[in-house]
Amino acid sequence: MASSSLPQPPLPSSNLTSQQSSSPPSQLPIRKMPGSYGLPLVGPLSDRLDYFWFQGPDKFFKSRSEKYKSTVFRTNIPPAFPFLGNVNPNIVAVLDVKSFSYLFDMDLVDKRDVLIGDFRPSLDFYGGIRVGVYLDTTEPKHAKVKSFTMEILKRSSEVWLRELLSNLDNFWETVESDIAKSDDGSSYLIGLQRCIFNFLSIALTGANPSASPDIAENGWKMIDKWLAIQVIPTTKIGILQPLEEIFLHSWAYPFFLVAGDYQKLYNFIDENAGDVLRLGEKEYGLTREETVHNLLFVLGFNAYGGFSVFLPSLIGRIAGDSSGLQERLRTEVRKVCESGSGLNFRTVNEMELVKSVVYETLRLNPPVPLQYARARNDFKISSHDAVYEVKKGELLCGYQPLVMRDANIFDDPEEFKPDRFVGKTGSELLNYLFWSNGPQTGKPSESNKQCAAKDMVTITAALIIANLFLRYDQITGDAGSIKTVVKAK
Ligand code: HEM
Repeated sequence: MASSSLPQPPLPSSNLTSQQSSSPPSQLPIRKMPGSYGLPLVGPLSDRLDYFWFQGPDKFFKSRSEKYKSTVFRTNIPPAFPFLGNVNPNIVAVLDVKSFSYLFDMDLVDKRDVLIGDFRPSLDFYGGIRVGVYLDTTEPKHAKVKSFTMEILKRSSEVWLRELLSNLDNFWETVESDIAKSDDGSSYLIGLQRCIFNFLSIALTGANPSASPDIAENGWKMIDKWLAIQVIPTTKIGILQPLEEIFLHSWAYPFFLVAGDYQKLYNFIDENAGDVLRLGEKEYGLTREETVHNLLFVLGFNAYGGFSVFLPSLIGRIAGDSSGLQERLRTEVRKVCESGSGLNFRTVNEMELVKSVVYETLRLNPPVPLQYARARNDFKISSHDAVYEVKKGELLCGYQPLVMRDANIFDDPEEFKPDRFVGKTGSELLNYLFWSNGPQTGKPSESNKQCAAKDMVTITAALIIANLFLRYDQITGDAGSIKTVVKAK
């Protein structure tokens, strides 16, 4: 079994050194790092076309890894030439669990401005402020913003549950009424985004969208546009090549296209998030502007963006299953809720299978597929079978969808195994579940860059599944639509 020969679990970054993260590099052969950046301009352009057009991200990384017989190698990643000439596309790809975990070692790597690679959208998108996610742990403001965010999450837990469940009620009612009207079922993505936006806005910031008819109706759309305009140069859309290459991946889109919407969102938070704003200013020493822009980033990019990608894959995985998983989930959920006090954080935590399904979905569909970090100094990085030298300033890039299919760690890595994370052996595998930019057993803190909501995200997803099986006996559908629902008898 793969997990019997696991390397030592990577520890949360502050405790981790490259030597501790795995077997000592000295036991492994030192290899010259394979790969190349190619000729100037031509190399980055050809890699860009492979990444977005001829191969797509999965094949891009997989084919190079096979060619170089290594999970660590040098290559380019878009955006690049011609109009993004100020962006350096050179990266060191890290594609196995062991080399990827160096991204969490804050002694070795710097996370300044590398959220989506060497390309950082204009600061105009955030009111001219480098918000927390772009700050390295050596920058004092990172600690302030991170602890402010974790405090909001802690304070919100009661509201979180109430708002989640009431917004889910609205969501499922809309799905049911769509199904009643159309034989094609319900295309639920818009309803889901509305639900996520409403719930997160109240839970994280205290600002209730119903205070502003425009935000209640269009807030989620405004955030979609703000997000899309920022990340277009790095995102494969897969609609129509070569038009996508020419018009979407060749230059950065300017902020003014969404400036009006961003101002409306800013005003909405500024006018309606009083308690949370006071907390940021009084307890964490942030200015009001910094507090609002950081809140908007956490709400819009981290939370709304993350859940908008993750939840359709979770709902689709369950709705599309015909292996009997729904019946097993339903039995577990109802057994726990009937013997406990209904659905809440404590009871959902007892649902082993539900939680394992959440983890397994995050393993196979990590919502944030790419993670970056820059070498603070020269150091040696280990894969499972060799050691390579990384130079100061090089940008490491981990592609999670391949890393989370590392056959040295996960048995039958391509297969969706609902019970993978159940029991003692299963829970040990949480050491290697990295969707949150750290192990699932790690602890987000001021001194690392792990997702502040690592636990809240998984527990929220588990609550959504549990709520579904209290409401329905069965559902059918996929990641974009629900075809049928059978109400609980
Ligand atoms: C499914 C939902 C989510 C996913 C997939 C997700 C994923 C991530 C990832 C991968 C990172 C690390 C980015 C990097 O530096 O490379 C991150 C950071 C972060 N996330 Fe999440 N996240 C989610 C939800 C949330 C929520 C609900 C919050 C609300 C508080 C949140 C707050 C943050 C913050 C503040 C950071 C920056 C941490 C730091 O600067 O140290 N995330 N998230």
